[in-house]
Amino acid sequence: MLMTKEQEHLAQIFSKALDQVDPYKIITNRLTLSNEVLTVTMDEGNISVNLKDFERILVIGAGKATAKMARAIEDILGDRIESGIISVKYGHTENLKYIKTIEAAHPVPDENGVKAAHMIESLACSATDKTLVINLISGGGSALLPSPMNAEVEGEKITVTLEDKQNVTKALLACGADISEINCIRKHLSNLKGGRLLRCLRPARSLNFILSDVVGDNLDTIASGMTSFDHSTYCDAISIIDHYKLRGKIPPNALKALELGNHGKLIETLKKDEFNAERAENILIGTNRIALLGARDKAIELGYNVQILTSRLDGEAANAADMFWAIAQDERQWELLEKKPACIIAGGETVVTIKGNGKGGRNQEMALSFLMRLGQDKLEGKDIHFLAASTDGNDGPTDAAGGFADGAILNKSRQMGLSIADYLKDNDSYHFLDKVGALHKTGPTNTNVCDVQILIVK
Ligand SMILES: O=C(O)C(=O)CO
Repeated sequence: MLMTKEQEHLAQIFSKALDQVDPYKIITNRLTLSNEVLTVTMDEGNISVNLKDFERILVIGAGKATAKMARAIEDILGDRIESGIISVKYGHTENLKYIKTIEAAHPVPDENGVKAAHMIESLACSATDKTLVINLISGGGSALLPSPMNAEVEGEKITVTLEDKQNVTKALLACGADISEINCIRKHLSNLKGGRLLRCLRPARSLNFILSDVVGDNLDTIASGMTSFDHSTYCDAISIIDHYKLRGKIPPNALKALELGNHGKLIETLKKDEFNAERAENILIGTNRIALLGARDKAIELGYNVQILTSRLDGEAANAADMFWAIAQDERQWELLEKKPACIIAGGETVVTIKGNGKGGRNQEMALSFLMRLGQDKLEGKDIHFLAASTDGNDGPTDAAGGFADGAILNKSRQMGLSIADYLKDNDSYHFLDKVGALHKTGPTNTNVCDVQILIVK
């Protein structure tokens, strides 16, 4: 697509946001090896581990950004790594030498994910107190490491199958539950989530590098908190099932497991009093806020007056578009946030309650909803330019990171006779934006810290 100067700027600002949360760069900047002492530089005080204290180094992980993390670890530790396995989304790969990559499905798990989970679980269980385990965790990990629970209660086998987990995932994604609620259920139906991975690898020492793709950065929610203690309980899981009226929608085996857990017949997820902070270090290496700071720097360099609104934008994507439109008008009329040219930046993760049968993602839906607002503007958005995009490069089930909206795009869509309202009604933002050349495609970025929105008012 031939881009306008402002679209170029938006793309460059977004690209700087991605660069700031490039997991390879973050890990190679913060992790150093000198005289066999591995040091993680942290604001709260460095962590040092003497590799001579360990007989084995294992690397395990899951998530969309995990391959880049793994490449950084390989570049630092090289053949000191005895064995490693990571599970990543199809296509989110890097060239790795010591760590095996398994590609699996996201957001609904598949057989490959189960295979990865089995291999990771058995590697984790082989760890001793002379093992250093490096865990690489990023968003997507919940679906990429499905380890459906199996347990025995009073002689009866409780087996949750992959198909059960797939159906639970679909029901949860469709019911409007937020990520902490979805993950509360996933943690309580898994052998690895909710800190259970940490139980498997005890008494090993672990360094757990975590990239956050959840608003608020709660460790027990990111990738279902495989290495952190869990605040939620079986009782919470049952309340969520009831709140969203899911009893008839989730498979009987899954419901039975949650009920048994609620009656104290299954072992709970890892709780705070079980978490040994001296043996397990959870290190948050990247967040949406860090990406926004990168975006801010680039926008300043390009000559804009910049305001970061929030890194916690959530709710319906269309409502967020309305908010950006309100801000754009205030900015145009009164320079309410910044002097013009202004660049207003936000981040977080919105949702779309799907009503149609079209194709799209939350960012494309937001861009198209914003375009709809520009269509009602007397100035037809000549001075206003918007980009909403997902940092992992896949907005919804599409090959685009997100979409642009501005006066030029509006004009083109009018010339082509496209009805924004009709496409929105069908949740078909992808096809609309594709027709007018307004999709933003980055390919898989191998990072993942939610979404970024950038609004320029000239
Ligand atoms: O994307 C996932 O895996 C989550 O559960 C949120 O990090």
